[in-house]
Amino acid sequence: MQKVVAVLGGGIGGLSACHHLSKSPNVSKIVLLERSGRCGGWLSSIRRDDGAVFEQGPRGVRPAGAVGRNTLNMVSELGLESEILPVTKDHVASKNRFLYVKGQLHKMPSGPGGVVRTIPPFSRPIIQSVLKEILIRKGTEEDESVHAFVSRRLGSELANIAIDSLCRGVFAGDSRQLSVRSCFPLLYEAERSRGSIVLGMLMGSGGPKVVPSDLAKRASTESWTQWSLKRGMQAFPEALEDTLKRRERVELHHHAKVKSLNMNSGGWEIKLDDGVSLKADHVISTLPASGKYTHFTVVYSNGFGHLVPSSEDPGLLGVVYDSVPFPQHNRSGGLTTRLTVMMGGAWFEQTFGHPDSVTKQTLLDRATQAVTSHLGVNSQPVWSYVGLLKNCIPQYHLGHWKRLEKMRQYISNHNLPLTLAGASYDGVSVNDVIFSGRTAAEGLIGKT
Ligand SMILES: Cc1cc2nc3c(=O)[nH]c(=O)nc-3n(C[C@H](O)[C@H](O)[C@H](O)COP(=O)(O)OP(=O)(O)OC[C@H]3O[C@@H](n4cnc5c(N)ncnc54)[C@H](O)[C@@H]3O)c2cc1C
Ligand SMILES: C=Cc1c2[nH]c(c1C)Cc1[nH]c(c(CCC(=O)O)c1C)Cc1[nH]c(c(C)c1CCC(=O)O)Cc1[nH]c(c(C)c1C=C)C2
Repeated sequence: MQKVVAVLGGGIGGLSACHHLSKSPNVSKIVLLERSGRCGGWLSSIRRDDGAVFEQGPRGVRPAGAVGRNTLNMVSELGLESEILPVTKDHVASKNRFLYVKGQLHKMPSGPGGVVRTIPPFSRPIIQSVLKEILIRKGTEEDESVHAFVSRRLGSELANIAIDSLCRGVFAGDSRQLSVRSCFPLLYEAERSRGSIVLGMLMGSGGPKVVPSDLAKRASTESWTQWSLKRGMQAFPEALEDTLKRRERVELHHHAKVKSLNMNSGGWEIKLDDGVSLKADHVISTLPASGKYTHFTVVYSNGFGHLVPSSEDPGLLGVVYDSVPFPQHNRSGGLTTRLTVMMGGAWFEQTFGHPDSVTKQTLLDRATQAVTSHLGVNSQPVWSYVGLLKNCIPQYHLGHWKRLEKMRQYISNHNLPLTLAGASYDGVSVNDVIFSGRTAAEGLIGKT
């Protein structure tokens, strides 16, 4: 039987679900409901008249793994190949990542040489912790904080500096509260199945299979570490939206804020904020779920960037050197340095107070001060923009997996025609979210 499917939320997760649904003849109508005046959610790029592009959300996507290939396959389907800006393994942005510890920048160890020698800020070679890890007994907890897991298996120094910073650089979150099972499922599974992270990584894991497109094969042959698009990441949802608009069975609604969902004998009744109500046989929700999120501030003013462990400065997460991986996003003519200072995250309120009461000037001053003290840059920015991103990255705290299991069990026990997708559930990266949209669609229509 043909179905009417409503997709709630027009972020990259909702668009991905629509894209896959629109391939099936068994769906008679797809209705996308987006609260704001544009689709794309956090994929949002500021395009200035002088040609410069500044990302508000993600600035690069990783091509690796099944989910990375899946995204590149979609890029190909949308005809965006000529727009791709790849960054390869030998680029300085891939080789040079830094940690800011005790007032100094330290290059993160990389390659075999980087792990066998003692490289500050670490007090011993990383290989020592890695070799010992193989002998550490398996944990027995159903879940554990990322910090506790890494301290137990690799020692407290790697947990306090490297993993603390990594969690800030991916989740803007606190490794002492984030769940290892949900944030780093591969590490958790490696310990469970092989008894060791190192052995698990060496032996590899199953995971989903995705047949690579020519573009995904190119990414692998040319050893890309990340990619963006010439007109910024926002060009991706724009292309998806344009393609969907051309499909007869797809209806895209902007300024359509979903207020309530009710199930009755005729299916779902979806009420919007403006009083309009719609009917659907199935709902895929990619709306941000209620729960823990971080508030985040980005201030724009050789290498990828640097991260700051929470022990050094809790409210200052890191600085991205945007003009290094993507000089194509610089303004036309003249040299430019584009930087993004990332602040707040799980430490926002303790550092700046309530997000509604902090002034943009306070945030700009704090960011400028960090650029001066960390990088020795004394000149004032030519242009700056302060973005306060409220509730932007969902925080998968301890027990996240159990809450998810309960929700999905409830949906299944009550035969609710409802699927949950998007960043609130099974991974926050662009790749994970796109894959979750695909999985949600395929759960309804079968493999596409
Ligand atoms: C600053 C920042 C940097 C990031 N950097 C990276 C990176 O470098 N690499 C990477 O892979 N990932 C990165 N991410 C993560 C990634 O961008 C997001 O997790 C992903 O874009 C989330 O997509 P989504 O569709 O799940 O949610 P969203 O983008 O939040 O989309 C949800 C949509 O639902 C709409 N909506 C909300 N409520 C309603 C309602 N009631 N009715 C109708 N519509 C509603 C919203 O307007 C929004 O458009 C970053 C995120 C941020 C914030
Ligand atoms: C300082 C804060 C943040 C920076 N980027 C993000 C935050 C919160 C958001 C983000 N960055 C990455 C992802 C996930 C991508 C994925 O899993 O595919 C998200 C949601 C990528 C990333 N950024 C850093 C690392 C180590 C990763 C993991 C993947 C990879 O190795 O590329 C480090 C990093 N992030 C930021 C800086 C300044 C920095 C390090 C030098 C900014």
